[in-house]
Amino acid sequence: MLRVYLEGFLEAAAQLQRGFRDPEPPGAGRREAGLPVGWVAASVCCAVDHLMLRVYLEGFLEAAAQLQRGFRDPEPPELPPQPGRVAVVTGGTEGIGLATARRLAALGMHVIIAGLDVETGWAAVGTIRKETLNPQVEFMPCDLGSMASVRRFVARFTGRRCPLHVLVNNAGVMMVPQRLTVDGFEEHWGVNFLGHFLLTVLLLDALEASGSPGRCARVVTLSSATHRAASLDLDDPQGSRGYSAHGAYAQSKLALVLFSYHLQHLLAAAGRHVTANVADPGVVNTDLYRHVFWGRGPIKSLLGRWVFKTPDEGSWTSVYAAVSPELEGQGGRYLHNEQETPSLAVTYDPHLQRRLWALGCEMTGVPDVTEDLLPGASNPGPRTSEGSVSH
Ligand SMILES: NC(=O)c1ccc[n+]([C@@H]2O[C@H](COP(=O)([O-])OP(=O)(O)OC[C@H]3O[C@@H](n4cnc5c(N)ncnc54)[C@H](O)[C@@H]3O)[C@@H](O)[C@H]2O)c1
Repeated sequence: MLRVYLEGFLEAAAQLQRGFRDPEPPGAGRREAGLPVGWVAASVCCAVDHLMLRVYLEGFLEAAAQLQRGFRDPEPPELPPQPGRVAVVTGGTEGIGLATARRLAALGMHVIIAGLDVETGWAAVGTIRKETLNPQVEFMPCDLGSMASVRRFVARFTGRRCPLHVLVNNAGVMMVPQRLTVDGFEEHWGVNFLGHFLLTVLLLDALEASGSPGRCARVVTLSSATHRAASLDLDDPQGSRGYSAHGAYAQSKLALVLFSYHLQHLLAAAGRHVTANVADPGVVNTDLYRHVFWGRGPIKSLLGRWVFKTPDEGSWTSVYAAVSPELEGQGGRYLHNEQETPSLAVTYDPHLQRRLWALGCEMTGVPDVTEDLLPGASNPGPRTSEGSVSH
């Protein structure tokens, strides 16, 4: 009985979500008359914080789907051992990142945790070494909110002449109050997007040198269902005209999907043995919710074990993307529950991907190689994109 009600409830909730996207009937140019759910939803959203509601709706739907998934008692993906392979996991000191580092270490990988806090970082290393009996786990400081720190990390890493087979862009901040990184960027944009953008671009040589035909190196970047609620404002990506913590987080996660797809296009065009995919962990019980009003409160404690994944479950998709043989040579995918899932339609827009990439290069001070690798993509000209993208 519970499952039947849950299915009905999920369908109704999905329709509400669909209403936000303002769907058209097949073959019709105009919407039918009546009182569409989308109109009602949009009106409610105008009256409150539009972005906040959309972000919560996406999270809520995801949590409801997980409750349903919990009934099926899913198993972690079975993956082959990875001896001799090296992974860097950003934010591997806590939450999903720690669980990811632990699983990769358990598969025999040499894991380097790139993180903020030295003490927490080495504590995580100690725990993982003890649990997995793998001594090849280490910590290297890297503050993604500081371009100088990212560059120092890469210089230290490349100075060791160590191969790099997997980069997991996991670290993140969510719904923080409006504040700036040391470089003066809005924190979601600076840490979640620009920090990972620069780190990835600077590590590409190491990844390319370590990938081989039939055994590509891999870049795995974490996004979130909330990317579907986002709008990307390329003219004002840091919200200087009006800040919404919910909008800023969702926008950074949308940017990471576009970034990952464009990276895949560049890698394929250059014939590199490196792939780039996106991992969506679902709704996971971690401290990421520390800035959400109900995040640490009774609702999370009460419902956490039912609707949230554990950090270990939350790591399954990242680890699958990092090492699964099924994904050998496959890039440009949005993975959720270890399966390819469509991301927001606008993420597939190559013009938008190109413009975001150019902005990332400009803001982080790295050369843009798109023109050389994807001729014709360099000057897309004006184009109206689907979704809530502002140009
Ligand atoms: N928890 C969820 O429900 C959920 C849902 C969707 C996506 N995600 C994504 O999963 C990833 C991991 O989140 P989590 O839930 O484990 O959160 P968490 O707060 O437990 O971990 C975040 C990690 O990022 C690190 N970090 C934060 N700022 C940093 C900086 N400036 N430099 C380097 N590291 C920094 C933290 O130290 C921490 O290790 C994030 O990218 C998040 O957006 C999480």
